[in-house]
Amino acid sequence: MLEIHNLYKRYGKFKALDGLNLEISKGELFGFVGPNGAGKTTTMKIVSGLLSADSGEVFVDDIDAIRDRQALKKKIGYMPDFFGVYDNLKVIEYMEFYASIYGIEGKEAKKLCYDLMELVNLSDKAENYVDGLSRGMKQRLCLARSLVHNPELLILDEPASGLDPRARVEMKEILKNLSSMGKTILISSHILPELAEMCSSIGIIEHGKMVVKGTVQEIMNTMNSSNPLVIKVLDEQDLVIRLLKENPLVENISIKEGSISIGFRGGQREEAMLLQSLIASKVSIHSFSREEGNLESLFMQITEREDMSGGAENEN
Ligand SMILES: Nc1ncnc2c1ncn2[C@@H]1O[C@H](COP(=O)(O)OP(=O)(O)OP(=O)(O)O)[C@@H](O)[C@H]1O
Repeated sequence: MLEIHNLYKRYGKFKALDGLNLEISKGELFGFVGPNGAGKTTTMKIVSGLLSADSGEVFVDDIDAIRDRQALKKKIGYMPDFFGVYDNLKVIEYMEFYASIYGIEGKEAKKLCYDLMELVNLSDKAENYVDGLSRGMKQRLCLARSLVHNPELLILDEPASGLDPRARVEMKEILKNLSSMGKTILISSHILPELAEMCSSIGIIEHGKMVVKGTVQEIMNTMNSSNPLVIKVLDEQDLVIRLLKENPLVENISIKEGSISIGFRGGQREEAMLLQSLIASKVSIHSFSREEGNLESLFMQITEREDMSGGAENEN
């Protein structure tokens, strides 16, 4: 549905996008995560046809998004991270105004607008002034506005930012609902756990490059493979330590809270072999597993790793 190849964008000398690649399949709810300044908004604006790229390709289905912006507009609904709403309009007037931009007028417009307001839980606010809405309601109104032309691909830039926990949950439910209706959704955030539970896949962007992409579980598995292996034995701890010292894949050994924690260079197969050898030595193993990271530490790990390998510098 969406394909981005080698996308580059500079602001003056500053490299905001540095050869970004991304593919999203139809119907996916894709979480686009990265720290502040990573290049999320820049990418989303280019995909939505609001900003020019220096080079690279963007395709939405078979539409060349960089060269055919007219065709692109029909396919895409864009919700910016910062939006102005017309405070002196009522909610229904605001919606009808946007419908009219797409040539939808009269009864058809009214029906469409009420349907969309229902979708974002704003039906009972139709006659309220936009000015008096809470931030969460304004955010949902903006989402409804981006849906008036029934776009296939939704690009939502931090739709949950600045919302209280209840409003965030409400927004998430609406997005899940839109996803189950078959929309393809690209949603950005700088908070990984916030996206993890609802997104089918996640991509982490840092310094204008995609650094990791996959399902949350795939990303966790990859990252966890560099975490310590923790072995808890019921007795014979000294024997286990001696056996571990003989294993060339064991890098370091420490005792933590009654468990043996080791740096282990092997993958799953080597882990299984190590476990087998311990059992063959008649050691009573209580547990044997990689330490699991949480999403927050995972995000820090990935972005810190990128920092150390030297990403694009802000040359301004
Ligand atoms: N118009 C501009 N002129 C100069 N620099 C810009 C401009 N727009 C963005 N930048 C810079 O480009 C980098 C990427 O910005 P972008 O807004 O795409 O990041 P982001 O990942 O969306 O960040 P945030 O989470 O803070 O919204 C940042 O360092 C930003 O300061």
